[in-house]
Amino acid sequence: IWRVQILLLLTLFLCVLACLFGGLWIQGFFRQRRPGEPPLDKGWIPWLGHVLEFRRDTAKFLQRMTQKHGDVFTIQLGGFYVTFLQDPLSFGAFAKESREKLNFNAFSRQLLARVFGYVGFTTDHSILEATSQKHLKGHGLQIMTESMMSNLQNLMLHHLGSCENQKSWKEDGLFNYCYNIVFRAGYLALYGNATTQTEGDEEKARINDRTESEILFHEFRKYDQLFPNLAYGVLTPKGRREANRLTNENKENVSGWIWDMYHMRREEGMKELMIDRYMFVLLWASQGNTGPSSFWLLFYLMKHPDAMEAVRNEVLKVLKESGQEVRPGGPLVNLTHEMLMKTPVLDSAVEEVLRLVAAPLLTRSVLQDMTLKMADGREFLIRKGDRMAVFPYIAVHIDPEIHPDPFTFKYDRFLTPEGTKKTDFYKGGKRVRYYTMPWGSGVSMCPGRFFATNELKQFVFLMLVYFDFELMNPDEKIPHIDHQRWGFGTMQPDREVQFRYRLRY
Ligand code: HEM
Repeated sequence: IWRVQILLLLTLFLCVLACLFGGLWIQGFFRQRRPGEPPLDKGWIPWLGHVLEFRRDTAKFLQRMTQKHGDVFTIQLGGFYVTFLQDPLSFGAFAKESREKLNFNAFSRQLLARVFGYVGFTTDHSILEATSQKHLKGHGLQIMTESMMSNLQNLMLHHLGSCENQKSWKEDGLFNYCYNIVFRAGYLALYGNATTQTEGDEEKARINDRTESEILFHEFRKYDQLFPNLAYGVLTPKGRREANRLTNENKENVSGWIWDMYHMRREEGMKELMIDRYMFVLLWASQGNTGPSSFWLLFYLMKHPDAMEAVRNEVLKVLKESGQEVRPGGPLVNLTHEMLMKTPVLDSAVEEVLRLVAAPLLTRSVLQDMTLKMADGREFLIRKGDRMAVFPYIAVHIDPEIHPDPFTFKYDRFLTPEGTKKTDFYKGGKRVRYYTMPWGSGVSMCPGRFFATNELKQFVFLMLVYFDFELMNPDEKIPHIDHQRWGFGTMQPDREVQFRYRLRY
């Protein structure tokens, strides 16, 4: 009998060993670099690989890896093997590769399911593309921009001329102020205003918009602060409950962009709860970056009086040319879509700010074994099942060869001597086509980029025209970037900056 027992135990032991071995095999534990593949760095923790260091400070970690391995390398990150491409001259190979090989949807579906609990249709991305084409470009963009302006006016100028105003200085945190205004105006422009039942109700509706958007902003910020942890799947259960509660908020009176996306899903039979979750995805994608960007824009302008002066002069010139004038008791001035096309200096300042603070991590799933062809002729084999990623912030945004003195804000960096948009940037004597990538690139390139740029410009315009504003401490140091957020778009500062503002009229 004991022989049978030993045999059984041995069989059991072998089975456990086989399962363990199989499991480790599947997780890529025994993976070795094959000839023709990029350098492989698995890190010393099984399965997790380098994920902890990567999460702690993505930029610093990738800089270290680039120094160690060169501009292409594969690292293990939380069960995935990710090949990073850090040569900007070869970015075309990433951005333009076919969807059959490098696929964004597969990656984004996984992310949306984990972070937002959203499980969508396979047609989701084509719906997004079609709707964005219609509403975030051309005539649709014009309508959205007009709506943004009237919402900004409601939020920023409702005290104008009232005795409440008294033109006294108000002190606030600059980050909070900018994020609050731009978030709320953007939200109202996309998700619609309160309805007016009868004539004369307009003022009530405007008050309603102000109050409700304020509540939403505070709820949104709770989620926003949770986000980096959500994306990497390490959120506490309490945090997840809170996030779910917020994604279930109901919205009414939506804009064309949101309306179409909502109704197409309804027509396809998607459950209401799931649509609500998608509506929250769109809220996050559309409002999570523009507010923080507006903070940096205003902050850098305040720190660089020459830039502020140049932008102010341009704004006043455009205003004058449009035949508008700011005067006490006069009609509100408006920065129309047409006027927005005539501001190369402000455009350059916006691009420069995004170069400094937008740091997305662009990721694709590798659906087929493929060869990565570099600009200098090198070739690398990439395995099916892996991921590929590009982190343009260190590869281009702060490369001193492409952008000399990269940590200094130069408002005219993207201007030619003739005052038009500059697009010529070089590395090693070769022209760099992807000289900044705040909006990502290729299939997943931000569909809201034109609207976002308009929002930023409109906000700065109203600040310059209607307000005096200054930093409480003129020697204020530039805040550090909050390292937790690398990879998600616009970075947030690690601390608040105090400023004061007052209405001029
Ligand atoms: C300064 C502001 C903004 C920045 C820096 C920004 C940046 C980005 C980036 C880098 C991506 C691509 C992510 C990737 O490839 O994985 C993205 C995607 C996206 N953005 Fe923006 N964005 C901004 C504002 C907006 C606005 C205002 C909207 C909508 C009106 C918007 C809607 C979206 C959507 C829907 C996606 C997902 C695209 C897809 O799945 O293909 N964004 N954004």
